[in-house]
Amino acid sequence: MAEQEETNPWGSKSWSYLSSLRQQSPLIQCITNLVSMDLIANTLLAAGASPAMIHSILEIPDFTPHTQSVLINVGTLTPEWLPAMKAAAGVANQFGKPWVLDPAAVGASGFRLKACLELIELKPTVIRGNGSEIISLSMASIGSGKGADSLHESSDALEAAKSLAKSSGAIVAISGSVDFVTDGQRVVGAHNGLPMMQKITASGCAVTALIAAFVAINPTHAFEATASAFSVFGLAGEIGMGLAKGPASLRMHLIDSLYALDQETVLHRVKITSFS
Ligand SMILES: Nc1ncnc2c1ncn2[C@@H]1O[C@H](COP(=O)(O)OP(=O)(O)OP(=O)(O)O)[C@@H](O)[C@H]1O
Ligand SMILES: Cc1ncsc1CCO
Ligand SMILES: [Mg+2]
Repeated sequence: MAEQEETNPWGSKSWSYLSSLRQQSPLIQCITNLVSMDLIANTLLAAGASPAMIHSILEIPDFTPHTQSVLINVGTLTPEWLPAMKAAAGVANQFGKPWVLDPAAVGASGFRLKACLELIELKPTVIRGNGSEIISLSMASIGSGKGADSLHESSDALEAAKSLAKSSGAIVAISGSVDFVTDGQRVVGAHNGLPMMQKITASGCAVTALIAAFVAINPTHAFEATASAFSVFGLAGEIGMGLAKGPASLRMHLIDSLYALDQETVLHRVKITSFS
């Protein structure tokens, strides 16, 4: 174990987050898009967390104070949902709970961009998007993506991510072939995962939910929690692909592999490196 910690400190860090998640089973409130609800709930359950898709503004004052973290994802945003998102972020702040923003398809419209910029004013702990989404947010401009899909490599968005992290105070995370995490100064890259994961709709939304769960375990170390969540999710995909025939069975085997991940596999196969 001591040797492992020396050779792969991120492996032991990631295992510590995952095993704590399984022991503590934090309650994660998810206000998310209509496409992602099932995959997010199942991903969180398989990882050991307790998801609740509670999004009515009428329920937030009673419910949000009892959660360990809040996920807000704007993938199918309408004007009716935005006040509930803002209210949940506000209650999370008031009660000292972390909250995580997924700016899904933020470049699709001015409405969505304005909503995300207003949400960022409410101080998310982490913002996770694909390359195009992080570029849109950082430049406050629309049109950089292709709906929910990215037109950019994650590395194309690295400078945008650093600048967004500095201006917002959030940890910024970019998914892609390498998943990057930055606080504006430090940058690490998580190398686990495989391209087929892009063919599972809402796999990005699911990794953001896992980030929310890992951040719930240690809100003061959101940078480490985010990088670990990326690698653990990617590793579950790699192992799942061993049994999968395509995107639909990968979705199933990824969830099964996340549920079954053991210490040795995490210690040996998590790959996170420093880029700063
Ligand atoms: N080329 C790649 N190689 C390895 N893993 C990848 C690759 N592209 C994406 N992934 C992984 O797939 C998952 C989803 O990332 P992606 O960038 O597709 O998110 P997204 O566009 O927000 O997805 P969605 O909108 O469908 O939720 C992440 O876990 C990411 O690490
Ligand atoms: C396909 C799609 N459209 C809006 S949200 C979403 C799920 C992935 O973000
Ligand atoms: Mg995608």
